[in-house]
Amino acid sequence: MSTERKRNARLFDVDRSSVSSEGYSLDGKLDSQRHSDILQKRETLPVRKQKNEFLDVLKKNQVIILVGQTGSGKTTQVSFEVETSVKRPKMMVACTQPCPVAAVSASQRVAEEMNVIVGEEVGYSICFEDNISDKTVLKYLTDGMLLREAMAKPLLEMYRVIIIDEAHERTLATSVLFGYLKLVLGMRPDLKLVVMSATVEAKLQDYFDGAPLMKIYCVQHPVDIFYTMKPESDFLGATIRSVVEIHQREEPGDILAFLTRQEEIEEACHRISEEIGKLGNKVGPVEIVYLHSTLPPDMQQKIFEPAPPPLVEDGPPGRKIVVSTITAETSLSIDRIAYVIDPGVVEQKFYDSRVGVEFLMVSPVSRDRADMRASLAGRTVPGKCFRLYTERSYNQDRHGQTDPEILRSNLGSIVLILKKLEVPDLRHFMNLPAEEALTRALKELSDLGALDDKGNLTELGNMMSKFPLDPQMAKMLVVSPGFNCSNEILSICAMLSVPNCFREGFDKVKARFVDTDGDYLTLLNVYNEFKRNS
Ligand SMILES: Nc1ncnc2c1ncn2[C@@H]1O[C@H](COP(=O)(O)OP(=O)(O)OP(=O)(O)O)[C@@H](O)[C@H]1O
Repeated sequence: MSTERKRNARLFDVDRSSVSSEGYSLDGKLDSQRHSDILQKRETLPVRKQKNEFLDVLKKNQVIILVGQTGSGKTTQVSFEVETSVKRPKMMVACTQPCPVAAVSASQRVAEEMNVIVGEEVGYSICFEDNISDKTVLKYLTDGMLLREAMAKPLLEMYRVIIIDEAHERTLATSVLFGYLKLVLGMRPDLKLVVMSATVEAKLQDYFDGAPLMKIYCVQHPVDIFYTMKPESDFLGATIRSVVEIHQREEPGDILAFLTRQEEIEEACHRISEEIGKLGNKVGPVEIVYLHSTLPPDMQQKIFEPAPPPLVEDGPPGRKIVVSTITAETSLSIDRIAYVIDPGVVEQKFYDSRVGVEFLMVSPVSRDRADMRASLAGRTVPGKCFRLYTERSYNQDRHGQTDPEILRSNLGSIVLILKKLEVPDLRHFMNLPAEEALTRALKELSDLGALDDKGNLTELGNMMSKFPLDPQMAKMLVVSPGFNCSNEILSICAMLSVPNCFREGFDKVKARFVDTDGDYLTLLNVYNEFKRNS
């Protein structure tokens, strides 16, 4: 076993025991009772009822668009069914996720359902961590990782089926993949593509030449929506107060509160715990968990655990309180949420084309997003959604749709990737914004020396395309004197590629990539990978 595999095996041992040692035998597999509970629950998922219809449509078509509410079982069931039905020896099924936490969680769940160990038949691949083996037939990976794989193997010949999940999130990598996969499908008639979304994607149907769209029928429980009387300026404080009030006053049921970024979530959890602590035995016990897109695997499973039982028989009921970034909107579905708190804001990337700078900004959520958040309160039980903004703000100030990330990004890095993928006609790429933005990006890359006079990638551009960074930063990294050997430089590279890296600071990010023995194991893997590809 390679050092990397050992490290991951250790990760998962820790992961499982930290959840509960109950339900697992010594070989890491599930005991039969727990396994049968999991299988029983799985049979109740809406997707299961339409399994045969889905497989039939897939058999007859190269592309299929599957639409189903969050939690209907798309991620965990469809990939599994596809894997068992579309057989081609030595080829895998890939299922993309918009963030690492979703890829790891899905692989964990499906491995549990199949009663196998993560990293064997079912594995995952996220930035700086591969947990797969020769046995892997089903791989969950971030959409960014699939793009990187395409750069090394343009026809993606290791896959027989590719599933693009959470298409409605319109991440940058997913938008680029749509355009790219359309080309690959033309060259590989044996490849099948399943696009999964929580909302109807008529545009996608057109884009994939009228591919069939199949809907999964789900029961949605009623959700009562409440607004504040006047706008809340301190949304963090208002969220904390709302959680505490719900816990004191409302009927049993778990709470999901949205906030914008990791440190805000950590602060909120801390303050909620303090406030509820002050109430003593007058209220039931709480389990407060937080969730963001890069949460380490050993903390992820907590969000799926049931609420704690009352402290004494007939005492006030316990509650689980999840405080999350947009990750809980659709990437992970949590059961038994009865109360959603929506402060009406989201942190998003924006690009200022006049100064050529990308930045993160907290901005009002779109109506689509607000409705998605509210619907989560009624997924498994009837619920309530508390919007910390006024009804007027919902009706008048908020746009209907969330803009795709590709319209809010510096096109330079996308063009670099598309050039590396040898995409012939950039102007006909799906969702690419105005011609002017594309021309500006091409000029920037040529000024940086990444493109030659004919618009082809130079050697420098080729190196730059390997880093998921703004082109200026990629160039800075590639031309930096210590680039080819120093661990420190690799740490910086890791830091630049990890979401939240600037806010977390260098040491904290570096620590994430250091093994318990103090080695830069993962970074060295990145370095080796880089050397292999260059
Ligand atoms: N790691 C996990 N542990 C426990 N339960 C899980 C896990 N992952 C998923 N589930 C449960 O499995 C069910 C189906 O989830 P799944 O992610 O397949 O739905 P989905 O339709 O893909 O939703 P989404 O669009 O949110 O991904 C849900 O009830 C969810 O809570």
